[in-house]
Amino acid sequence: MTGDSATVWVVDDDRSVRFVLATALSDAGYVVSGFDSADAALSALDARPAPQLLFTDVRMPGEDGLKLLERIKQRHPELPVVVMSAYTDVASTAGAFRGGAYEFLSKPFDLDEAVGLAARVLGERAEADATAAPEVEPAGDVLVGDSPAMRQLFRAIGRLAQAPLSVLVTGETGTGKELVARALHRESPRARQPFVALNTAAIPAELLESELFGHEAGAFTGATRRHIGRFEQADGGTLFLDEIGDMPASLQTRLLRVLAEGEFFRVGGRELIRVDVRVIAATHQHLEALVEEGRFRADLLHRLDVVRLRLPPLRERRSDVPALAERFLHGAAERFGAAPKRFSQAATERLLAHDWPGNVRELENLCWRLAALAPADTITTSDLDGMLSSAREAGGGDWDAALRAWARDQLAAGASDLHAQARERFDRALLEAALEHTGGRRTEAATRLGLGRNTVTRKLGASRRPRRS
Ligand SMILES: Nc1ncnc2c1ncn2[C@@H]1O[C@H](COP(=O)(O)OP(=O)(O)OP(=O)(O)O)[C@@H](O)[C@H]1O
Repeated sequence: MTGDSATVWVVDDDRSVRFVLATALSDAGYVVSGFDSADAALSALDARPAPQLLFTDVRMPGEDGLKLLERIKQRHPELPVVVMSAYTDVASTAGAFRGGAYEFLSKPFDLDEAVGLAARVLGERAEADATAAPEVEPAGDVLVGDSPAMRQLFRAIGRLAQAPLSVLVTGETGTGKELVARALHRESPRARQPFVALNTAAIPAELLESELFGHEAGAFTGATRRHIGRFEQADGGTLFLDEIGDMPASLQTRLLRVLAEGEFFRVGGRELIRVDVRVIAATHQHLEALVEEGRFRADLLHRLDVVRLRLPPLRERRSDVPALAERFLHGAAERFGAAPKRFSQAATERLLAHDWPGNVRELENLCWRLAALAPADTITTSDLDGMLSSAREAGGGDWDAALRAWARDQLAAGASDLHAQARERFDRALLEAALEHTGGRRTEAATRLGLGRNTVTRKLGASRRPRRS
């Protein structure tokens, strides 16, 4: 395979279907993510680049697969979606194709058929891409930044890309560590080989070893086929290990040995596998402190940390905020097929003053929400009200504790109309979340909240009017 492996998403509430299909697809060399509901897949679509192919079940708790298909087609009309269902009646299949499905798979299906289908779809895409006029690089892959800190980083990436050294990328969550790893790969002599990413924290500890090193059929209960691990998938290319600080101790030992020797056995295997992989690790944690606490091996840290790239938090490079915001608003506009919105001068100043506890990811999510929700082409400060998180909100989901703290502060400050104020904010938070979720459709947002459409319209008016003055 040349270049980055294609990404495929599998949406099915049935864990076993998800597992076998994801395993078969990743054995075939694709980078696969699984989701147990339409909602989970849609939130992921908001937060990360879209996959090249998506498989979805039809009947799932919450929104069904056809609804998911409809929403995907609104946002990513070009993304091929394969609909899978045990209910192969005309209504289901016709519904799927009418909704823009690329193909319909009847359950139970043959795994080889599913993998063959993926290869066909992705092969067609690759051909189409190769003959198409060159496009600007997708927003997701370009590192934006002109601050002194980012310029220094770009120089370091340019230099480091050429040498096959291990790199440790550190920085708070959402600062762009994965993007830096991709840039190091893209600029390196390995660029035509695979870039394979694995988030150590996202995989259950008991599956991590086989995810990294693969397993043979029969290695453990449930291992019905040979599975090629990420190390082998990345052979000749780059392996990005995200959240390395979360790696369990036993695996740290094994990883250290593999890095030292360049060879390993698959789980349950007897054949010694040799690979040539450049490892880039990332963490938002302070690894030296973990070493002191005995939670991270010092020798592994030294092996990964041949060169360290520190990504500054966004609040330390505020001058990058306007260019990043513009980039994200353009990206969103392109996806929605609309003209890009822009921030008013005052709104830009608000963005510059914000501390961005969620860093670039927070800014990106904000821009996407505003691209969908802000009523006019120019985004004003009132559109931003309630949208910029405080460090406390970003950190935890305990909203009634936050509410109590807010009430105490207000009372201490002598406020007297607390209930009205709190209700206004409560309504606005629910409404905005629901409208965001439904892509701005009010009737549906009302249904999901259990409110009448008129109530929603009234509340929207009530919550927007005072802020718009
Ligand atoms: N300099 C940048 N220019 C453009 N986009 C960026 C930049 N930095 C981050 N992003 C975008 O912000 C989002 C978060 O970046 P990324 O996933 O690389 O962060 P991270 O540091 O790896 O986060 P985490 O630690 O949570 O995994 C991504 O969508 C990425 O495309």
